[in-house]
Amino acid sequence: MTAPGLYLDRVRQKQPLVHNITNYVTANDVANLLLAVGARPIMADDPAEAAQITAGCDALHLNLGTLSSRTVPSLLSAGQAANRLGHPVVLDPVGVGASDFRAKTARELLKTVKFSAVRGNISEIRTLAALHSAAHGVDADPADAITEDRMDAAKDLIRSFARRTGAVIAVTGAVDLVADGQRCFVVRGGRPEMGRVTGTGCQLSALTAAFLAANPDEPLEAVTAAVCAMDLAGELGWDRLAPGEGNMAYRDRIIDSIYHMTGSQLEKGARFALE
Ligand SMILES: Nc1ncnc2c1ncn2[C@@H]1O[C@H](COP(=O)(O)OP(=O)(O)O)[C@@H](O)[C@H]1O
Ligand SMILES: Cc1ncsc1CCOP(=O)(O)O
Ligand SMILES: [Mg+2]
Repeated sequence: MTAPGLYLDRVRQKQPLVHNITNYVTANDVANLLLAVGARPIMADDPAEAAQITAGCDALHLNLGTLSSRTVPSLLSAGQAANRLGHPVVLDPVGVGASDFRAKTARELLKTVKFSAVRGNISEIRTLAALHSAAHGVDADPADAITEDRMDAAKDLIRSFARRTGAVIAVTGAVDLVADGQRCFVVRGGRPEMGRVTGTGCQLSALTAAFLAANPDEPLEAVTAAVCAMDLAGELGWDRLAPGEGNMAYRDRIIDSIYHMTGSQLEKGARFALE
């Protein structure tokens, strides 16, 4: 990748409209993060309108965070409509290992919708790739963590999952891996404290959809640039916290850091390598 800043600048120029079928925990933060990057959010999850809403948008983010039987038809119809129109579609398989319902829905989505990218933590991606994970909630299980000695195995896993699905796969955590079937970017950045703010993963998935809409010809680079931007926002936001502030102020500082981030700042602050 030559210039992650350029991918951010293109988001600001295009101002993509991103349709989110997402969870009620973090929906407002996802909307504000999209506004911060210069994109435009819309949340709409009723089966009566999901496909039509998507048709008027530039990208679609499907998030399983508070999955309900009512919205499964919406996920499917919006995903298929976006495919017909050639819009990028991002899957965030929140807590996919926590219930059979989530796992079954995620598998049905992967079978019937062509995703441009799948973004999740390592436990979620392991579950989707049909490996074992002990995670029962929405956060990664520490036992799944990608340590240096497990890096090669993790890269092989996501590359083969990428080949199988045709999607760019982004696994985030202390180290982030972003791969298509051949290449894998390793992104080092962010802050461990980002795990204490609910919604940083959901925000990154929506940001990924915006970056893909603005950079349709280079999906691997677009997703990597989105990951770099979120990581850098986590670092800048942390530096901007005042003494005594906690995770809610940190949430706001992360979103504000995206709001103020320039292409050249991302260019300087992004830490990624093709490994
Ligand atoms: N231990 C960590 N160190 C640095 N950055 C982290 C850490 N954990 C998460 N992040 C960052 O937080 C953001 C959300 O990722 P993650 O916590 O993996 O998603 P999720 O909330 O879906 O589990 C990403 O930008 C990721 O790189
Ligand atoms: C806590 C919680 N429960 C269902 S969705 C959700 C938010 C998950 O957000 P993220 O994966 O971005 O931390
Ligand atoms: Mg998540």
